[in-house]
Formats: sequence, structure tokens, C-alpha cells
Amino acid sequence: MSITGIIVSSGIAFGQALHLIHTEHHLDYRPIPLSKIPQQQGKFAKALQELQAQLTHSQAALDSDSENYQLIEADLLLLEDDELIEQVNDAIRTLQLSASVAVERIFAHQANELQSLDDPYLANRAQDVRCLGQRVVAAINGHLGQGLDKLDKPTILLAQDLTPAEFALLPRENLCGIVLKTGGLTSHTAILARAAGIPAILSCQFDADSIPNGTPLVLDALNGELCVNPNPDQQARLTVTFHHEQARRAALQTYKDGPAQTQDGHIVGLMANVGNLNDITHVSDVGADGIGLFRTEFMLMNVSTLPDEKAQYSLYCDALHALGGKTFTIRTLDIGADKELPCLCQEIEDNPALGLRGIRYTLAHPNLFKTQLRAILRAANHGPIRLMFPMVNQVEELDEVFALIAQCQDALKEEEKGYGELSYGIVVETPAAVFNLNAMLPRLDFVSIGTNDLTQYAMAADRTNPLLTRDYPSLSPAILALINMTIVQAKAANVKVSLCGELASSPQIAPLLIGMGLDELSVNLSSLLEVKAAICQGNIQQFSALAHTALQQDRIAGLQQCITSYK
Ligand SMILES: C=C(OP(=O)(O)O)C(=O)O
Repeated sequence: MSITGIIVSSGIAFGQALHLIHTEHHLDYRPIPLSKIPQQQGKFAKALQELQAQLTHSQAALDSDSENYQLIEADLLLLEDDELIEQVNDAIRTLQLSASVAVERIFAHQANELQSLDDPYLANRAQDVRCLGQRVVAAINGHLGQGLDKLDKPTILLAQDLTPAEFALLPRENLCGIVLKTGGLTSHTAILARAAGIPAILSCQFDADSIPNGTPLVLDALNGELCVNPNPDQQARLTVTFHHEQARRAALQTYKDGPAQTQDGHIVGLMANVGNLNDITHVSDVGADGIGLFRTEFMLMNVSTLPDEKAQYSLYCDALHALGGKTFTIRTLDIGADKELPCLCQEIEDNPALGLRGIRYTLAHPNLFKTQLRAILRAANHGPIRLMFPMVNQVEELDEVFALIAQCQDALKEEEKGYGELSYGIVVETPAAVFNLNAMLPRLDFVSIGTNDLTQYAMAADRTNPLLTRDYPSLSPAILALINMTIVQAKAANVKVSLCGELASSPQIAPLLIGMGLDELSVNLSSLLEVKAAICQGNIQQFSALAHTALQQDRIAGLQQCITSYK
């Protein structure tokens, strides 16, 4: 049997099947039978213990003077509050509520009481109590953030869906491939799989019962196929393909040490997109000029509490050290949409991609934002940092951002902590940002085009929705026009322009983007050498001619034709 899907991370993988089972997280409001009361109370007690253990563990790593330490202390005290525990047990017993519903109700009640006292400190605390309640519910549902412990044998993971937070918790050893029923090409899970070099296909139709755990599989993520119980012929054919692929990748190593320079001498900045410190240490291994996008929110995906200023500062300093003077572009927290962070207890929104995300989220949570800004400003004392802000639509948002930065600088000066100068940029990822760009450019040193979101927002096509994956390729005349408008405006203002969306990671599309006039590309670690090879093998005149023809196309097919005929 073979199953087809859309390739999001190419390669060949051999392994046995393992289904990732999701624990349902919805609340069941129906009354529970009397006989289930002790079981539900037991679940509640166990969840409290698990959460206490997790919080105590996180607290142990913190400085006892830090704000986070104190916040955890307050949470721990609440989790030990006999009166609160009794109220939950009482609600389970007398109202016949499930443990999750009882916790939701009692913690919400407690939070409302605090809020009604009309004291700003207690109002803040009310939000903490609500969040803590959500985490107890997560623990009851077995969803506190624990991933698979370890994989003993080479494994291909099969799942309905996988959130970026779940991906971050997967063990890497022996994880050879990923096959999902859902997901979009530029969903964050796809991006993470690609960055980790794990072959993956999405949008696959399969019946989990027909592929039991342990079934031998070969994932051919060069052709978008999962081979179930391969016969000897298939096994042999795919083994040959695997070795060819290995050899092709090894040959790319010749490009590692040189610049991304065309045959006629045009040099392009070729940066890497990364999501953690470990990736940063591999930047030189793949021959990148530095980091064009550090997605800082990824470092929060599997932590139970937010790292405080000191922890963030030391992480940025470590990164600067590992980069040894290479470009370091940090994007401030881009929270929201498919990036749910368990440690933040985000508000539930009906339409999160159009909600409180990117810069809107951090501006709405200034303490969270200032902690990150202060850490970055201080780290900039130890090396050059480019700072960029996600999903900025209009200059008014930049006004607010720069006012907060000035506040942080004043405070640091007063505390005699010292800070360095930064260069500033935004990720252009909405049509509004393109149309409002001229007003913002005077305040910016660079812009980086985020085509993953730019495509989502320009096409009104949810980037995580598998139903749209086939119909909305990332390259269309509309997106090309928006990229072009951005480049033209940035160039006229003498502002450097880069592109950090997944589009740049395609060795077929990168020449076109460079031909359009981009100064720099920032690509997935696993695609970097392939993109560099594509640049080094061409010349800028060819790239410009390709861009000229591509910009005249009014159909996706015409664009694809340009790209294919260039190859
Ligand atoms: C780089 C981008 O940001 P992210 O994929 O992290 O949302 C983008 O939208 O193109």
C-alpha cells in the first residue's frame, strides 16, 4: 500500500510506524455518574501533583530574587491552598462535574473575586489564577507538555496533526520521518521539520487502523509517498534513491566555505532561519553568513514558565558568542495563530490568525515585551544585533515600539546596566505593511519580507489549512507584485531588503528573488547549501532576466513555466 502527500521536508526515511495519539482537550460539561466521583477526584489530585512537580523544577533553575521565581511561588501556594482544593473536590462531588470542569469553574470564580476587588495588583493576579486553572485542566487531560520519552528504533511518526509545541517535545534520536493528515506547507510544524532535516509529508489520507504501530515503512519525501510494508523490490529501489540523495547532499559541501556569489561576481547575503541556540551553533556548518531570522517564540514552546530577563540575556549573549561577529537578527516574540505557548495561557480567540498576534500581542503585554527588549538591548553590548518586529502593519505600531525601547533604555541607564545600539527592521508580512511601508521606512535600517504570512494574508488562505495547500502555492503573481513593491520602496529609501519566508529556501525560486533585487535571503538551515549552489551556478543577468519575465506573468502556470524553463 502506498499513501501520497505533499512534501514539506524532502528526503528518504526508513522506519517503523508510530501513531502519535492526541489527548482530547475539550471540556465535557455533562454530569458524571456518581460512581466516577472518586476517579475524577483522583485525577485532580494527580494533576496537582504533576503541576507542582513541574513548577518546582522550573523554579529551581531561577534566581530567588527574580520576578518569575516569585510568580511561581505564588502559583505553588495556590496549588496547596486547602480551601481551594476542597472547593474543587466539593464541586466534583455535589455538582457531579468532571475534574476539568470543576477546576475551570472554581479557578474562574476565584479569579473573578480577585478582579472585583478593583486593585491593579490583584487584577493581574486574577489573570494568573485563570492561567493556573488552565494548566491544571491541561494536566488533568494529560497534556501538560510531556512528549514521547524516547524512540528505541528508527521511527516514522504518523499523526492527525502536530502543533509546533508538540513537535518541539519530540525526541530527535531515531525520529526519521513525519506523516500528517493535516497541515499546510508553511505551517510552523512544517518549517520546524524542514529546519531539523526530518523528511515529512502532509495532507495524507490514511486509516490509522490499517497501519498498526511497528509496521515497516519507507517515507519517500522526494516523491511525496509513504510506502507501507514495502516489498523487497520497493525496498531495494528506495535504498538506491536514498544513497543517491546522500551523495547529492555530500556534493553540496563544496559550497560551504565560499560566499553566495554568482558566476559574474554578484554577492548575496545568505542567512539562516533558526529557532533555538542549538541551531545557532550549526550556522557555520552550513556556510551561512549569519542569522536572518531568529524566531524567539520557539524557545518558549516547551517551557512551563517564561525565561526572565537574565535567562534571555544570557541566551542572546551565548548566541552572539557562537556567531563570532556574524549577523544576528532577532525577531521579537511572534506569538499567536498556530504558535500557542503553554506557558503564556493565551486568550482563546475565534480567529487567532487575525487576532492578537505578532507585534499586537507584545504591545498588549508590555511587561513581557519589555523583558525581551531589555535582554536584547543589554546583549547588544556584546555584539551587533539587528532587531526586527513581526506583523507590523502601520507606523503607529512602530511609534509605540520605539517609545517602549526608549523607556527600556532610560531604565537601563538609571540602573547603570548599560546597553548597546541596535539596527531596526520589520517583517513585511501583510499587504497593509507593503502599502504603509513608505511611512515606516525612515525609521528602519532594514526590512525582511515574510512571505509565509504575506501569502496567508494577501490570499486570505490559512497557511495551516490542508484544504488550501494544493490551490494556494506560495508563488503567485499577486505575491510577486507585493514582493516587488516592497523591494522598490525599500531601495528608493536606501533601506536593505531581505526575504525570510520559506519561498527563499527553494533553490528554484531563489534566483528569481535575487533577480528582483533582494540584498539578502534568509533560509531554512537544511536548504541553505542547495540555495547557495543555485546562486553560485548562475549569473545576475540571468536572474534579472528571469525576474523581468516572471513579473509579466498573470497566471501561476506562467510563473511556474518561467521557473522551470530557467532550470
Ligand atoms: C518568516 C515568516 O514568519 P513565520 O513563518 O515565523 O510566521 C513569514 O511569515 O514568512
